[in-house]
Amino acid sequence: MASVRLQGITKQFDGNPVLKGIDLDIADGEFVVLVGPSGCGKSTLLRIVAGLEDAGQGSVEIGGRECRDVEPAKRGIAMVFQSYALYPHMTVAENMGFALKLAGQPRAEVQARVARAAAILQIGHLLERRPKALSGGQRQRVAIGRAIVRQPDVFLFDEPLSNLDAALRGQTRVELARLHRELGATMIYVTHDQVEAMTLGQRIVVLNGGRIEQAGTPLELYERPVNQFVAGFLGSPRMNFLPGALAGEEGSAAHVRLPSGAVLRVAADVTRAAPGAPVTLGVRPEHLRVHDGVGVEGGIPGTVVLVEFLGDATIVHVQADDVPGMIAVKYRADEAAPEQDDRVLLAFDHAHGHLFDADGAAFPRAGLPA
Ligand SMILES: Nc1ncnc2c1ncn2[C@@H]1O[C@H](COP(=O)(O)OP(=O)(O)OP(=O)(O)O)[C@@H](O)[C@H]1O
Repeated sequence: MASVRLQGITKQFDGNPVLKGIDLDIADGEFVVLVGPSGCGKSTLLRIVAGLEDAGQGSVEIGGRECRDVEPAKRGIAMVFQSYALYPHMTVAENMGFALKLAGQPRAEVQARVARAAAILQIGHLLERRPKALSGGQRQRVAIGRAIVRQPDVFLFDEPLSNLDAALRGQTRVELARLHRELGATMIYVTHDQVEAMTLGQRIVVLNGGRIEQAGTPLELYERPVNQFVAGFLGSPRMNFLPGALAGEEGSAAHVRLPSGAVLRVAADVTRAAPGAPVTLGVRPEHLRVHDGVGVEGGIPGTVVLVEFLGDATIVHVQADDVPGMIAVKYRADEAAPEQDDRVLLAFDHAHGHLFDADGAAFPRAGLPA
């Protein structure tokens, strides 16, 4: 197994910068997920680690060894792609053992490793089938098995589950987490699915426009996003953002005035900002609740325009007075939710509010351990 160290990685395609200086240390045995919007450079970064793409500048170290001049096959990595890329004329066993056979491994060793990987992935009964006789999920397991038999130091996954339906994606996600525990291997996993990122990653790296916005545990990113981009990227429905202005401080809480005139308390340290500075208030849908008594100061007044019942949760969409866009409020299925056309006043515990400056940088959240 091996650590991976990326330093100052840049990449341009046809003069367009795609990666703008990536520094990232991945520990031996760590499961790191790279997430970000389409086109932010996730796959390019993974392909640079694999050696399938040259970095413009910077260095890639795998297991302490600089890999710039090391060809992909000698880097100790195995990559699993979104398209399974199985050989159609070979059986499952032949597909899984092919790389070992090419490398001149003895037949018995190849068979033993294929059998072991098939047992881990529970595909032992499929070994003699050809890919066309397999379901999408089974093909993806064969592709993962092909990586396992090579006993790489580092596994690289490029959106491996995106061709599977929702149920199978959930199941395969659980299997991947188990696989990581069993093999203890270093894994780097690219996805744009935030549920995969939150559930699989020991650490999540959020990329945007070729830069790292933030890297941290799922909880750190969720509770302490460093900026508005990360805050809005993780969470479903996403965090609500409301424009406002600083209207003073009281102890460890900031006061924010909304366009409606309401003044809300948020646990944030705003000592670096000037009074009256424009800010954006962020509150997650699960932290908002409706309070009775329209007209009460300190709430967000609005009207319910849509109620979505999702089975395990209910999402209430509120048009806030004087605020463009809709505010989402998330209720558990066993809670009573307001109904369409209700006039409501939304409130939240001030400890759950986030505050961002005009550039989108988060103010430190007061009351949370540093
Ligand atoms: N071989 C190439 N030639 C030219 N441009 C490329 C090449 N590969 C990638 N790009 C461009 O680089 C940018 C980053 O691509 P990349 O595939 O790394 O993004 P991504 O974050 O993985 O996106 P997605 O989630 O859509 O797969 C995109 O604008 C893409 O069009």
